[in-house]
Amino acid sequence: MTFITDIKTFAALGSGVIGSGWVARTLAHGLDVIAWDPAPGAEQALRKRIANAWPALEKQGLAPGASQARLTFVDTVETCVREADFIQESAPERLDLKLDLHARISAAAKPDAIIASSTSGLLPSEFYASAVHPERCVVGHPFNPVYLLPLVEIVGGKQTAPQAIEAASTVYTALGMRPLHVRKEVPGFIADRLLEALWREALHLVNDGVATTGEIDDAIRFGAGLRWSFMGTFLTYTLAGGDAGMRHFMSQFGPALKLPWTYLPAPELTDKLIDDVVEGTSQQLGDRSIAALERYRDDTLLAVLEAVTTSKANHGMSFSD
Ligand SMILES: NC(=O)C1=CN([C@@H]2O[C@H](COP(=O)(O)OP(=O)(O)OC[C@H]3O[C@@H](n4cnc5c(N)ncnc54)[C@H](O)[C@@H]3O)[C@@H](O)[C@H]2O)C=CC1
Ligand SMILES: C[N+](C)(C)CC(=O)CC(=O)[O-]
Repeated sequence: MTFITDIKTFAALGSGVIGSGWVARTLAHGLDVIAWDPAPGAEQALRKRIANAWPALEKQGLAPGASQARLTFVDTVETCVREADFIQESAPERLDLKLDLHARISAAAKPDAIIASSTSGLLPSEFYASAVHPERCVVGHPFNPVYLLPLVEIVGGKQTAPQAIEAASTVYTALGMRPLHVRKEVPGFIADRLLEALWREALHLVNDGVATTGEIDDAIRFGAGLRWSFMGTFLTYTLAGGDAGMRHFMSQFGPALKLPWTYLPAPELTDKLIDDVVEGTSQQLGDRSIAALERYRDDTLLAVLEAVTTSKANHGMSFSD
């Protein structure tokens, strides 16, 4: 089973926050882009958003031939997808709407064109239930702003072919993205489960009068947020365990999960879970020592701090703004 991976024409259905981000990214990569959105004034709003994103994309570097003039806005789903080599749906997050839309998209599209949905957490097996050739249908969940952030989660449904996951991954990589294959089809995938947990706690903190939204944002942006740009939670906590690494971290801070500090039920800290976490972080460490990883963390943190300070100054702000 083969799917189109050398794409020249990209179709974007839905041109709101996320759809326009896809259009900006793909235009900047020198593709022809066809867009459709049923809202009155959608074309004008889309072109305005692209123009606003363009300076950042120019700074990042445009592909040869990249031009905002290569965007065509059409007035039907069928015209949007018929000639497209890759199709990205970014319509409102409603199961019934996506179910109907994908029946139409897939009936009109080339049979070997990958169809992707930007959904943040709906299950592809459900909203591709009426699709023609469901083997080429995937989730490609991006992050806002789509034209700058590299992560895209790829999720298959029950009928998705493994070759379609590979093809989507090839295309997104060519578009400068960092695909992450979510191997189990679960609601919310990986990233939004993490983000939702944080978001839920943030809302509890506001609701309980513990902190203002600004204070909670400060708690992120002056702390963990800075290190999250280059190191995830597991390796960060490996370093928090000192030379003994993750096993010491788990024994020292594991019991706090039972207090509990948060409203989220914590998983049972079984020996297997601890072993899995220790094994996973050991693999992430690879041949590096704790000290070498600390040097990497410190150097990168300094570089991020310098970059953030410079960028804020360029926009008339001080670092603490
Ligand atoms: N906003 C975010 O931070 C993120 C959103 N997503 C996902 O992207 C998708 C789109 O979300 P947003 O762009 O935020 O929404 P949005 O509300 O900004 O844009 C949705 C667009 O879809 C259009 N639309 C309405 N009915 C439609 C239909 N039947 N077919 C096609 N388009 C239709 C609307 O006119 C609007 O322009 C959702 O599935 C959402 O879960 C994914 C990542 C991040
Ligand atoms: C709020 N959200 C669930 C739509 C967010 C995302 O899906 C990803 C993002 O950009 O944070």
